[in-house]
Amino acid sequence: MQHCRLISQASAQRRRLRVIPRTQITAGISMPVLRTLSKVARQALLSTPGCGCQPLTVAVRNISFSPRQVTSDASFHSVSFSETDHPKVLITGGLGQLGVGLAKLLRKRYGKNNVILSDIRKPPSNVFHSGPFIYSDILDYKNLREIVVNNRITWLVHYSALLSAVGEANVSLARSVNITGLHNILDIAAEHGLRLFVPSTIGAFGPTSPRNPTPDLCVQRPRTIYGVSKVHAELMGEYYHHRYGLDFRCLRYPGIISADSMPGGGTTDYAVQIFHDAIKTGKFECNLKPDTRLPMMYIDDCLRATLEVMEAPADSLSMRTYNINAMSFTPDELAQELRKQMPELQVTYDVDPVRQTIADSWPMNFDDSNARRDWGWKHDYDLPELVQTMLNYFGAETRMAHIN
Ligand SMILES: NC(=O)c1ccc[n+]([C@@H]2O[C@H](COP(=O)([O-])OP(=O)(O)OC[C@H]3O[C@@H](n4cnc5c(N)ncnc54)[C@H](O)[C@@H]3O)[C@@H](O)[C@H]2O)c1
Ligand SMILES: C[C@@H](O)[C@H](N)C(=O)O
Repeated sequence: MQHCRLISQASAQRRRLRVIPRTQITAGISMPVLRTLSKVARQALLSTPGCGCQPLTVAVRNISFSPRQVTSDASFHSVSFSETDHPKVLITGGLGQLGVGLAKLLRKRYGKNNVILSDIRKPPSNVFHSGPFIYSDILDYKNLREIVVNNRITWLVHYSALLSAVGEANVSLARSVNITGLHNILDIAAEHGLRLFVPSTIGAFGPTSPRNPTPDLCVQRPRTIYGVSKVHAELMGEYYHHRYGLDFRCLRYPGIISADSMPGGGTTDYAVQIFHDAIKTGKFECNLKPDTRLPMMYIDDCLRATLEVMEAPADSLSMRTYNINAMSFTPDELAQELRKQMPELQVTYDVDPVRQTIADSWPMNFDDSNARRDWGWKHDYDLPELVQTMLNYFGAETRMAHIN
């Protein structure tokens, strides 16, 4: 307990509050002036391809050079908020493993009504009653745009995706959600001057990438549709940043471990399932080999990293896509750590060839030194703290169930 308290005190100190930079302001500029700016911008862009110069890209993004070929007469009322205002956040795919936790964290910080969760699924009642929820299919571009406009959204966290194992089982749906959906998100974000967060993953690397450790910049030739779509997202986001000035921010998450939400069909899911099965039955059948090493992170670290990179001043970001890491372990090492508190735990192995092939192509250790240097990333949870925290959660849950 003392140890846990020290960790949370240290992390509280680390969570320095940062001032949210002002978004681009174009309100108040008349249409003729905007048109002239557009013309100048077009010429400048044509003569200097890839120029990410801010004043020009604001004009470009909001009128005729919009990525969706919006006509020059279209009038976008770009959202402006002062430094004392909070961002208005939309989270897509918010009912998965990560979205509800992120909404909780952001609502604590920016106010309940400033964070809207969205998904295509029906929310459980506790989620529905905990703050704004809205139906949003990221494949429906007009509906997305309506939500952004009507709610004066300023930040978009794009969580919708099909994960690695589910993606291999349904390639065409994964291609559509992960790639076509991303195109919609990028265009909406660019047109409305949003700050956009899109998570990438250790799965954006492949068998020809250096695996131990994997740096930010290296060969990326993933062999899953999930990985291919995430490399595409990284590159498209960075392209829109340089081309249109989109405030794109991206973290490559490791496998995320959470107690109160279930993973959505990935290769790292075993590291969550083991806790549920261990508590319920004292047994666990693992679908990866015992020595499969993968980077992992406790959900609180992942969500805090997301908040921190979203709040980081733009000039502290030397890149737009960062690896983040906390720990790396194998199923056998996780089982050994659990056995320190549950000596009776029995783990057997029934390897799933699809997941094993994916895991064997992914990083074993992640080099996140750039995130640590640029915006002060630091994880709180190593393997022992992770296991203790998960068991504490399930212990408390069981006690509550007995009381009720
Ligand atoms: N959980 C992890 O271990 C992990 C690791 C690395 C990266 N990520 C990334 O983080 C993001 C969130 O991950 P997660 O674990 O919460 O995913 P998840 O699979 O649990 O949830 C994804 C959500 O997307 C929704 N969705 C699917 N199609 C949609 C559509 N057409 N429109 C709107 N929503 C749709 C689903 O209903 C689901 O609720 C994903 O982009 C994922 O790639 C997650
Ligand atoms: C690693 C991550 O992207 C996800 N948990 C998966 O396994 O697919």
